[in-house]
Amino acid sequence: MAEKTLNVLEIAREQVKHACDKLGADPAVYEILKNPMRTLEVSFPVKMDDGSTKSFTGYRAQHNNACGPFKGGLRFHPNVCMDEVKALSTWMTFKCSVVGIPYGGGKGGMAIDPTEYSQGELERIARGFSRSIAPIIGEKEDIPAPDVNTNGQIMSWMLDEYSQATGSFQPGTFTGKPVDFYGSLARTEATGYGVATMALEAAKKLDINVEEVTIGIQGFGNVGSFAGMYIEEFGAKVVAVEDHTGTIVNPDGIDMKSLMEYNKIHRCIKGFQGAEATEDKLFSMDVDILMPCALENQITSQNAGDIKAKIICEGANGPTTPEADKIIYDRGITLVPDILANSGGVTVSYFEWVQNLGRYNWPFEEVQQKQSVLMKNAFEDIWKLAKDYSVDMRTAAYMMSIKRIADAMKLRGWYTETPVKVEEVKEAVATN
Ligand SMILES: NC(=O)C1=CN([C@@H]2O[C@H](COP(=O)(O)OP(=O)(O)OC[C@H]3O[C@@H](n4cnc5c(N)ncnc54)[C@H](O)[C@@H]3O)[C@@H](O)[C@H]2O)C=CC1
Ligand SMILES: O=C(O)CCC(=O)C(=O)O
Repeated sequence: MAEKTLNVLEIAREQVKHACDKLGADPAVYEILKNPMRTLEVSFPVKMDDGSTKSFTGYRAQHNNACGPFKGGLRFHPNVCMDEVKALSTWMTFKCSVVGIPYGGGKGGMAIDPTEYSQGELERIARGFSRSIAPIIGEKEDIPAPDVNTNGQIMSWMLDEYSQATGSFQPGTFTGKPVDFYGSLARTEATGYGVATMALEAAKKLDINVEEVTIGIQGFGNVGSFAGMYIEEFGAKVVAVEDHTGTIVNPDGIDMKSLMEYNKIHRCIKGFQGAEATEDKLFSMDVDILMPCALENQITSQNAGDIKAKIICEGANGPTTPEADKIIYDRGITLVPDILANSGGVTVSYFEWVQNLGRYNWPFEEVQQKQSVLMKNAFEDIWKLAKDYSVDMRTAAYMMSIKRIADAMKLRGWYTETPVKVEEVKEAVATN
C-alpha cells in the first residue's frame, strides 16, 4: 500500500487531530494547534570567499507559546522547507509539554548543505541568519538551539551576532552553546542519553534484560552516537549502524567510543575497521531495539512489516509515518515516540537557559540526574495512559501534552468551551 502522505506537516496535523479526538478535546483546541502562530521567511546576502555575493533563504516557525517562549532547533539541510519547519515546530510544542518544561514550540532552518562552504562562509551565513531572525527571537521570546548539521560553534556565532544586532548580551537567547561559552554540561550528550534511557525503560516494562539486547541505530550524529554510547554503557550490544554513507554490522558489538572517534575524523562511518559493510536493510535486521536517529519518514508502510525488533525508540523527529505506526502497533511492537524519546535535548536546553538566566554552572551529574528524573516520570505517565486508553504511546504522549496546552490556552482566554447546540442535545436524547 502506498503511503497516504509523506508531507510532514500533514503528518504532524494528523497526529494532533487523532489525539484531540481520543481526548475528546474541544474543537477549538485543534483549530488553534493545527497552524503555527507565526512564520518568518528571510532572505539575506552573504559575501562568498571568491568575492561573489549569494542570497540565502532561512525559515523560522513559532508554533505555540501558551506554555512559555517558543523553543526549538535550527537545521541546515538541503531538504529544509517551510512545511518541514512548521511540522518540526509543531512537534516541539508537544515535546516540551510532554516533559513539563515551560516552553512552547519553534523550529527553523535553511536549505543548505554546510559541507559545501568554508568555515568563513558558514560563519557569515550563520550570522546573516541570526541578524535576519533577530526581530522575533530573544531570551524570553523564542530560543533556538542546534539540530541537524548545526552545533555549538554555530550557536556561538549566532548569539554574538544577535548581541551586536540588539545591543544587549542575553546568553539564554540560544542554547546548545559550548560549555566554555555559557553552555551547560551534559547538553551535548543529552538527546542520546535520553534516547538510551527511554529504550532501557521500555525494555524493563517488557521484562527484557538489557545485557542480552542487540541494537540497530540509524544516524550516527549527535543523537545516534550518544544513544549508542549510553545504551552500550547500560550493557547492550550495538550490532548495526547506518548513516548517509552506508550500513556497518558486527554481531559481537561495534565499539561505540572507537566509532565516535572515527566519525569525528572522517565525518561518516564508512571504512570503519571494527565492523563489516553490508547492503542489508537496517530496519529488517534481527535486532531487539531499533533507534532511528536520522531524519523523517524512514519507517513507512513499505518496511514496517519487516521489522523484527521488539522496541523502536525514536531519536529522530518524525521517523515513522502514521501508516507505519498502525502496522507497528498491530504487530505488538513497542514504539517510544519522538516527542518523548528525544526530549532530552530540549530538557537540558531548558536547564542551560535556567543556568544562563541565573548565571549558574551546575555539575554534569546534577544536570543528567535532573534530565533522567523528568524523562522517566514522563515515560511512566505515558505508559500508564497508553494502557488505560488502549492506545499507542505516541497517541498517549500527545493526549497528555495536548491536555496541558489546552488548559493553558483556556486559562489565557484563547478559547472558551464551544457551547453544545440545542439540536445536538435533542439528537443525543432521541438516539438514547
Ligand atoms: N541534536 C539534538 O539535540 C536533537 C536532534 N533531534 C533529531 O535527531 C535527528 C538527528 O539529529 P542530529 O543527530 O542532531 O543530527 P546530526 O547532523 O548530528 O546527524 C545526522 C546523522 O544522520 C545521518 N543521516 C543523514 N541522512 C541519512 C540517511 N538518508 N540515512 C541514514 N542516515 C542518515 C547522518 O549521516 C548523521 O550521522 C534529527 O531528526 C533531529 O531533528 C531531536 C532532538 C534533539
Ligand atoms: O534543544 C532545543 O532547544 C531543541 C532541540 C530540538 O530541536 C529538538 O528537540 O528537536
